[in-house]
Amino acid sequence: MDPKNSRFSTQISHLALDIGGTLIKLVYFSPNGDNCEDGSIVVGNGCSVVQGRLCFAKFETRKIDDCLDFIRFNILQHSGVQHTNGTARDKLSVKATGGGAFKFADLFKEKLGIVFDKEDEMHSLVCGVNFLLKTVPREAFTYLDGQKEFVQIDHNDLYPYLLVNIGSGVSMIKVDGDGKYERISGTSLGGGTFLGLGKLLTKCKSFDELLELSHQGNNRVIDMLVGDIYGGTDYSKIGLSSTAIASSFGKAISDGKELEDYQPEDVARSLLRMISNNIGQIAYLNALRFGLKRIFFGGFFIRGLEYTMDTISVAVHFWSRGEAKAMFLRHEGFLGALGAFTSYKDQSHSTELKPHHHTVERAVLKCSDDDSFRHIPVTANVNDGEAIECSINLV
Ligand SMILES: Nc1ncnc2c1ncn2[C@@H]1O[C@H](COP(=O)(O)OP(=O)(O)OP(=O)(O)O)[C@@H](O)[C@H]1O
Ligand SMILES: CC(C)(CO)[C@@H](O)C(=O)NCCC(=O)O
Repeated sequence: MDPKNSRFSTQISHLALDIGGTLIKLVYFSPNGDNCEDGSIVVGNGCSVVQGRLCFAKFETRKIDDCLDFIRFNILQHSGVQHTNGTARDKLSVKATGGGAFKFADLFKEKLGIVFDKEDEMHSLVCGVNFLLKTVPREAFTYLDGQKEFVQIDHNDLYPYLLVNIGSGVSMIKVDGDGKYERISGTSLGGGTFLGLGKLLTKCKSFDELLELSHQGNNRVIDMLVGDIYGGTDYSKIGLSSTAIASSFGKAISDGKELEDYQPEDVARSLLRMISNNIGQIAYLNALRFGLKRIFFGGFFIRGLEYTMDTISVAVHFWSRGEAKAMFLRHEGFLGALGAFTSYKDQSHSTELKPHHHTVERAVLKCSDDDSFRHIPVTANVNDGEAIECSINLV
């Protein structure tokens, strides 16, 4: 790719951002190196095809300066659109979504000379999921009883479905087609609640630490089970086994213990279970409202964690009596950013995303290994999404 290509000096069409309440997600296109056989640029009919891959990175929103540095050093400089003093010559436009596209617009303009071309958050989420389901094989999977099973997506029988995006808060969107959707519900008890309460209750400093703790915990220490109330037996008449949770954190009522008397790992486990269970149940109720059988769960709260996925799946399975299916997505946390990225294709004189090489995928860490990203002065958390091989049409 010619870095001095004028398109790239007015629009960074290979970068999209989703700036949420907790995390900033970046999707960017990294062209294959010139020395790479399949990294060639094909020019014909006034259209050049650049092969490469979509890469993913995330930053905590509270550490937005790291994100600005990453874009400055790894994306703007790489694209040849930046002065050495760190500011851009021309006004650069970048697709951005999420609340931060509004909140931080002035900051990006001032620090990087980037102007946000804003995309609606719900619209971006839906575009992102539809893109993944239609173009990336082995994207969606079910998780039940410790078994992960990839779901074959029938393009002619994809809609309607329920999208449950678990970010800081939770949005539930009924999707009826490309660009046809309605946000039918939501709950403020989401990933932010898990992390916020978790920090207060366990003194954990980070999400990863809280997850790690929860691995080692036992929720039965704090949760009040049906068996605790029923003297060890099931309440089979209404379908509740003795091990079902009757009341999350309910044992704390009568244990006579202070917070310090509980193991933080047990608290973390109960919290994770409570939030996941509740979201699974609300999702099911909304699916029931509209007769939806398929529920896709996204958002960074899930993080591919088995316990979370299992809890959500069991909740959906239990309440729907096996009628509805919970499904998860490999690029769960990047739905909005991907949707914003694909929206470049709606414009003339911009890019069209043409996925190819569907079966070839590399770990995103690879992105920092190749020639184009040899000098990465700022570390991003790039290990959460797998890169997607694709080509971009520059029309
Ligand atoms: N490394 C991490 N740091 C902080 N939170 C994380 C991390 N990894 C996963 N999470 C979880 O993911 C949630 C954020 O998910 P996501 O990025 O999808 O939402 P968001 O866009 O920030 O929020 P919203 O859409 O509500 O504005 C956090 O609240 C937390 O529960
Ligand atoms: C406010 C948003 C959409 C921001 O991403 C999200 O955090 C959310 O859906 N919160 C839940 C709000 C509610 O429906 O109660």
